[in-house]
Amino acid sequence: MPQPKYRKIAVLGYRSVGKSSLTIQFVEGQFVDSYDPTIENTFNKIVSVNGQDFNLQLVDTAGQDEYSIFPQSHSMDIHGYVLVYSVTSMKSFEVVQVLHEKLGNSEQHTLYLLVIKYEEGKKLADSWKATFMESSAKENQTAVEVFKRIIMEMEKADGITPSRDKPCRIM
Ligand SMILES: Nc1nc2c(ncn2[C@@H]2O[C@H](COP(=O)(O)OP(=O)(O)OP(=O)(O)O)[C@@H](O)[C@H]2O)c(=O)[nH]1
Repeated sequence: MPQPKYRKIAVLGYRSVGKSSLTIQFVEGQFVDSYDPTIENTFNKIVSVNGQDFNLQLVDTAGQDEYSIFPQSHSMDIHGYVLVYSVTSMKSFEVVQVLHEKLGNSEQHTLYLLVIKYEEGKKLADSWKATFMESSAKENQTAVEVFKRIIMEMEKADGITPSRDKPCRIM
């Protein structure tokens, strides 16, 4: 069995869009109904994808708006980003676009749009050459699929950029 690969993933987005709920659904398999604003939480989980174990470190970040200063720590040592917006919030859809700009625009980066109007989200993801996924933090399966998919996309990007100096990005 090969050694587990360490991968660090940051979950970013506007306030109250479900970043913590999605992360906790993936890590603990439960849906958190209450709302407790996050400052920053880190979770660890080992997950197996295509026979390879991954030692994941997930950084559940504080909600940001278009005026937030993008923390330097969110652009260092990160292998992938999950950018989250809510289907019920146009504002949160705008904020992921601002975050995408702040993260840069390399074609190596993979962006996932979560929980939004399908056609609009798909169109934006396509324009970023990103994979589009819909997910609900109420469903364990779709939450797990999001994180497994980002792992696979990071693996693909690793094949292209072995130095890993160009991280994948998830939205
Ligand atoms: N119906 C539904 N509610 C959700 C979903 N995800 C999160 N929520 C609810 O939305 C609220 C906010 O969720 P959080 O996960 O705390 O949001 P957050 O993005 O981490 O919030 P900040 O820490 O402020 O950035 C909570 O009451 C959740 O129960 C979802 O997929 N479906």
